[in-house]
Amino acid sequence: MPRASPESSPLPGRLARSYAEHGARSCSVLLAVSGGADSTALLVGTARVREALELRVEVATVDHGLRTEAAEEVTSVVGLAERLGLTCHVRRLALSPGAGLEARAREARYATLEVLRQERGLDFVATGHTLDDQAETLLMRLSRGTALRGARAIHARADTLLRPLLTCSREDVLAFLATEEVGFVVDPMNADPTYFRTRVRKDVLPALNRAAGFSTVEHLATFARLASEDEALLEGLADGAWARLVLTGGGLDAVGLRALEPPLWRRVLARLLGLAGARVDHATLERAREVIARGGVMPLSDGFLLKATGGRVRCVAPGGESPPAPLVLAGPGAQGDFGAWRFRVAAEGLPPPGVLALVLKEGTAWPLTVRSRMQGDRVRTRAGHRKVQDVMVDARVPSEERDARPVVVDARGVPLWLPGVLPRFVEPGVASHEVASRHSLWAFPPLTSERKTPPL
Ligand SMILES: Nc1ncnc2c1ncn2[C@@H]1O[C@H](COP(=O)(O)OP(=O)(O)OP(=O)(O)O)[C@@H](O)[C@H]1O
Repeated sequence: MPRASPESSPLPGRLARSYAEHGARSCSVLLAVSGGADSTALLVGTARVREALELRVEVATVDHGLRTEAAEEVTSVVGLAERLGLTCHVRRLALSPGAGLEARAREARYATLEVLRQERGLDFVATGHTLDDQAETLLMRLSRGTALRGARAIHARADTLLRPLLTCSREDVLAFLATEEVGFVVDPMNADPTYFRTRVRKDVLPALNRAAGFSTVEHLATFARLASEDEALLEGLADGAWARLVLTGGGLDAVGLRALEPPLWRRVLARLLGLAGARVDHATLERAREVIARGGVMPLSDGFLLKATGGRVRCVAPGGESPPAPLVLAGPGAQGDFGAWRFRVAAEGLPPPGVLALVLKEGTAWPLTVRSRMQGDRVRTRAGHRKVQDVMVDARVPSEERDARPVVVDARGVPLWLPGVLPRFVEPGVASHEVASRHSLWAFPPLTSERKTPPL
């Protein structure tokens, strides 16, 4: 096989630069080769540069068990690898035809390659994605309504996955293979117009190039690379905002969230939904923004709920909100959390602003327990003993929040206090000197981000 000099084809030089740029020098790589033009060029090109880069190279080819010609393709990949002096591993899958075949095949292939990489103790898996794949992916995503995140398109490196051909066009690939006089297989699926990608490749990109009067592929790929850099910067800022806004007991500080610029606002909220397992799309984020601005509850897809209540924004999974665990306070000095609330039994001193306090009477039956409401709970009010449930209704506590509201009971289980719900029960009329000089129970409400570091 004739050797390509860097002058006859730019591909080996670009490939070498790409490996080096992504930290793949003096290391080991498993090349994923289907036998198509791109991955064949990856194989031959890498074989050309492996010595210079001190790479240990092995090859893998996967037969998905879907086409009869696949057996022949596997044989040709094994043969080419052998001629280049490389070990080739063959993996056979048994996929069944049917819905989502393309995605299932891709997922199974990547999983198989990753297992093999680990078994062989190799550093990277490398695939043959090109500049053209990048341009097609970007156009497909833009046409379906992507944000900047999706415009990053194909990553040149993602953890142990490398795409070293991403700076080479399909034209470079074909020219290189012609110079090397290496044949390749043509997957009929790549010409099947039922796939959107095929139509973008065969119709849209050529039409765009004709209209522009030049090849747009490189410009589109450059945009994807710049989008990737910009997105990384914004994600870093979103990390900082997230750390500032996340509240003890879960959820985000609503006031802080509303104050963020839209690019951060969207990223932080998308993270909240994503972490809970809810689906995130642009329309959902926009609707959520309105709900958060005025407060309330918004149903999301698949039974998830977005709750913007009590100064806190949360995403709740279907049937997911269980009442917080009870908190037992043994005596003066005891402290702890009940869900998003924090409690402390203070021996003396005034509570900080915004913190509620209950003056504890002599003879209080210790320990106190902070727990969710229970059936039959009654609490003493000025109007006599009333059901906790009714008190919460009168105080307009939303029904979905009632289990998360603390009920403080004494050792006999008698409700003493519903902080924030029944403030008139004890708080008014309690002179500050009385709070300052006697044992009192302080309740830190979960309202603001300051709540994360209460001045205990
Ligand atoms: N049968 C296969 N065996 C080994 N590697 C493969 C196989 N098919 C594809 N690959 C690897 O994946 C790369 C992309 O191939 P292709 O564009 O056909 O995949 P895809 O299904 O579109 O998925 P994706 O582009 O997300 O990887 C190839 O260049 C090659 O490195």
